[in-house]
Amino acid sequence: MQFTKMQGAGNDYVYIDCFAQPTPADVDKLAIAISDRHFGVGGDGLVLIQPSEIADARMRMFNADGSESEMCGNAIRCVAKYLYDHDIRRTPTLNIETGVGVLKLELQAEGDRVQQVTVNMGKPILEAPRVPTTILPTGAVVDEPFEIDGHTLSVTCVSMGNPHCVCFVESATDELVLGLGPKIEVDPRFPNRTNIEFVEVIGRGELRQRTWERGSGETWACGTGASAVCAAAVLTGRADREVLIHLLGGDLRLRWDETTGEIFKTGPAVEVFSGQWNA
Ligand SMILES: N[C@@H](CCC[C@H](N)C(=O)O)C(=O)O
Repeated sequence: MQFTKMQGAGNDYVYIDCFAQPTPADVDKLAIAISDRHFGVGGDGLVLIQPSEIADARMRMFNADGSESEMCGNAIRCVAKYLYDHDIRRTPTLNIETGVGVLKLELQAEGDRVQQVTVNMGKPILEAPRVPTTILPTGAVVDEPFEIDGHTLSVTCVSMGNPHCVCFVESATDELVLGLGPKIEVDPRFPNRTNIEFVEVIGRGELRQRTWERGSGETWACGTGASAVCAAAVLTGRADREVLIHLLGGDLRLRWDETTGEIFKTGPAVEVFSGQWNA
């Protein structure tokens, strides 16, 4: 089976081109094996690039623990780059089917290679049961106190199709990210588990984010997470609608459009290497 390793702001996945070969069997088990950084290719998970009947392509993404997520904000930029650079769909705008519906993307190419991609990430979902979280029975969870392990965090919960718990903190330390992240991920107040963002505010247009991802642990960037952070920062009055977010592996630009309510995310997409998986 041929694969391609790609990364967006350091959020790295192994991509399988299912236009050129059949969709592999037992994808959950394959995701665990191929993501292993010692015994596999290594990555935050596995992404399938498949033909679609309603869009230019379909993306399915699996975390490193084999669980499937509804959406991945960094992977979808890489899928767009792959479709363009490999001549599957060489157009400056693309529609990609995901677990949250068909999303629209705009590609910025230099020469014959895509460098940056803007994704219309859709509207954030704030209603607690739809995130889902049980922190409140109805309404939006915005800067609500959240007790865990002797800490009181202030959390804002946002779904971008997948669940996010955004915590604004003075300093996104290892104690918070690596200590509390895995505990919040499986806390029963999040019935589908959750992704967690720890965010420092640098200014009204600039934030720093570290993410503990559901199913993959700490990653160097999370695009749905950055979108959730943008919404949370605006809702809590900490930032304006356009923000630059610094992540461990690079920067993402976010804009929450006041008129449409949609969030637009711009960032890099990079192909790293290709190979053949024999296991
Ligand atoms: N890194 C991703 C999100 C991947 C899925 C997530 N771990 C989940 O289970 O929802 C991104 O860039 O959005």
